[in-house]
Amino acid sequence: MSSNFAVKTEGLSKTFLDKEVIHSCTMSVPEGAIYGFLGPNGAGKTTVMKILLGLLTPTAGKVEVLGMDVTEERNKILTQVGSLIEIPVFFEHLSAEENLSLHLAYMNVEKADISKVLQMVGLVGTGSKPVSKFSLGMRQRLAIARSFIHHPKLLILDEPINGLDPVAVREMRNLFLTLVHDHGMTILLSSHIISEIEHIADIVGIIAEGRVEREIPIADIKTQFENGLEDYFFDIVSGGNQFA
Ligand SMILES: Nc1ncnc2c1ncn2[C@@H]1O[C@H](COP(=O)(O)OP(=O)(O)OP(=O)(O)O)[C@@H](O)[C@H]1O
Repeated sequence: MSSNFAVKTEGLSKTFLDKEVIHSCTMSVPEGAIYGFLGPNGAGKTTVMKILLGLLTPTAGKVEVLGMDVTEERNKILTQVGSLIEIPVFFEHLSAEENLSLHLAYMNVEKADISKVLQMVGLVGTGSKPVSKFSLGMRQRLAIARSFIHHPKLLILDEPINGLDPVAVREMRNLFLTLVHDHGMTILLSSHIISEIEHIADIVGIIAEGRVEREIPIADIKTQFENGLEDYFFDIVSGGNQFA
């Protein structure tokens, strides 16, 4: 498989017990892009992301992350990837800064500007306040900080704007754009929120019932479909084919 893709899967399937929940999924995330992974509840977004991170083993298929096979080079991949999957877990009695410090030590990264990263996610001034006293939005900001503080090449973010108010959503959107355009990262992010994907993604992958139904550049949707991604998405997930 080509290494011009930060993520490439071919024929990826996953079965839990006897039930196949991911069916021969083929997806390609180009390096330097923001890839919006859009799908209804239970479509399989988190499962695919966990497989990319080596947290679940694929039942079948080929999975490459940053040009490396996920089953063979998991540890090497993890040094170059940042992630936010499901509900983030922190050391509750420690501050934001202390949590980030521990993460850096765990990742074996000596040089990182914690103050700068806290400023980038809007957590300046939290000082020694323990994470247990953080609001939901503050926890999400800290989780985003932790995902990129070690300068990964690829960010895998599962519903990263969950729990954020509209101001924070806009701030994080701008942050993601900065990470891609100024820091050379690639971002794969999932969402159910169509407008959010439409705002930020370069390319969208639509997953429904465990199948990646379509991958298409956002620019193509905008020129071809009058009402944009929302109509396109509903057509695909309802099994229609009028836009094919
Ligand atoms: N550990 C597991 N054991 C059994 N089934 C599972 C497991 N994890 C996920 N599933 C099933 O796999 C399917 C896909 O779930 P997944 O969490 O990947 O979807 P999702 O698109 O991330 O959904 P949501 O947007 O609601 O988070 C669901 O039917 C879910 O019940």
